[in-house]
Amino acid sequence: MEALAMQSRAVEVAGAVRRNGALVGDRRVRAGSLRVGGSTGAATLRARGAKPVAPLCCVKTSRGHQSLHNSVDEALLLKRKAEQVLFELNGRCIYLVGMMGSGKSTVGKILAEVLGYSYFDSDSLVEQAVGMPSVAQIFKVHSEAFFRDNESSVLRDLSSMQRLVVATGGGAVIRPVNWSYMKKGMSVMLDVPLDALAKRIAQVGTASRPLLDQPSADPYTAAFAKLSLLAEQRGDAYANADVRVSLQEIAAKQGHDDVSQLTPTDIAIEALQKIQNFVIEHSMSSGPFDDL
Ligand SMILES: Nc1ncnc2c1ncn2[C@@H]1O[C@H](COP(=O)(O)OP(=O)(O)OP(=O)(O)O)[C@@H](O)[C@H]1O
Ligand SMILES: O=C(O)C1=C[C@@H](O)[C@@H](O)[C@H](O)C1
Ligand SMILES: [Mg+2]
Repeated sequence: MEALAMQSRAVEVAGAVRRNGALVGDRRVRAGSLRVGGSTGAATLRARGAKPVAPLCCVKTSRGHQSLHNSVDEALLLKRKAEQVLFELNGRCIYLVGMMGSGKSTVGKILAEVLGYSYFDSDSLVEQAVGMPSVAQIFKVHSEAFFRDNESSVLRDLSSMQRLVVATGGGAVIRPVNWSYMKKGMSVMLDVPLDALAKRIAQVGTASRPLLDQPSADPYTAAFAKLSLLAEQRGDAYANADVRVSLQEIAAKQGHDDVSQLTPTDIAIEALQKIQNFVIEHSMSSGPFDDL
């Protein structure tokens, strides 16, 4: 009975991103219809007669349009790795966790595309559930606690579904109950140096991120100071993730001096590799995944 109720709530969540049968926003991405960095769903774009965007080509970054892949070899490696991991995941969802600006949305869309999973952004689902256009407005009109309650409801609903990549809100890790939902799938923490995070966030401004928004300070300084505090407070919570993807480690392996040299595809490949290692180590492919 409870399982049925959960399922129906999950369907409501999935339905929440549809209006008149069309996908609204970039909350959900299906294989073959990815538009990284866009804000309009593929179906809506198609309905408007927009030309399809080649999947996995480029992402808008602080340096303009940056290639997602360094080479065809890298794209093939991503595809091959995804095929292996897909088998081992057995439908289990992937939850991306990490600080604001760590690339959960960017990397999440790539993973969803290459695994043939659906992509959800929990912040967007909260906005839809509450009926407000931005997280910043929810914080302002209601409160952070109200936002967190809705965030937990969204994660609970998503946790009864399969084959999703979920980009969670940066603070989703702080409530233990959210871990009980995310542990039904695999959690992947994107670990990005604070300096790189602050640079990315300063590039777009802090207005959309209420916890970082201090109009009097310059965006980089405000973001860096607050992110440092949050990282300190949330260190243990992020450590609950099943796997950690460190951009510094990837950069070191590739001989780069700094993480800004990495493409989102580099990060997605490393995430898939870590997921595969975790699943194999925990013998999950022949264990708890069978109950799905
Ligand atoms: N590997 C990368 N290199 C350079 N820029 C990146 C990379 N990944 C993401 N970005 C850029 O950094 C910014 C933040 O990325 P993204 O929105 O994916 O992060 P997020 O973790 O989803 O953030 P939030 O928690 O605020 O939703 C975006 O402008 C994005 O284009
Ligand atoms: O780190 C955080 O606490 C937040 C991150 C964003 O994704 C939003 O969920 C909100 O701005 C809070
Ligand atoms: Mg995001």
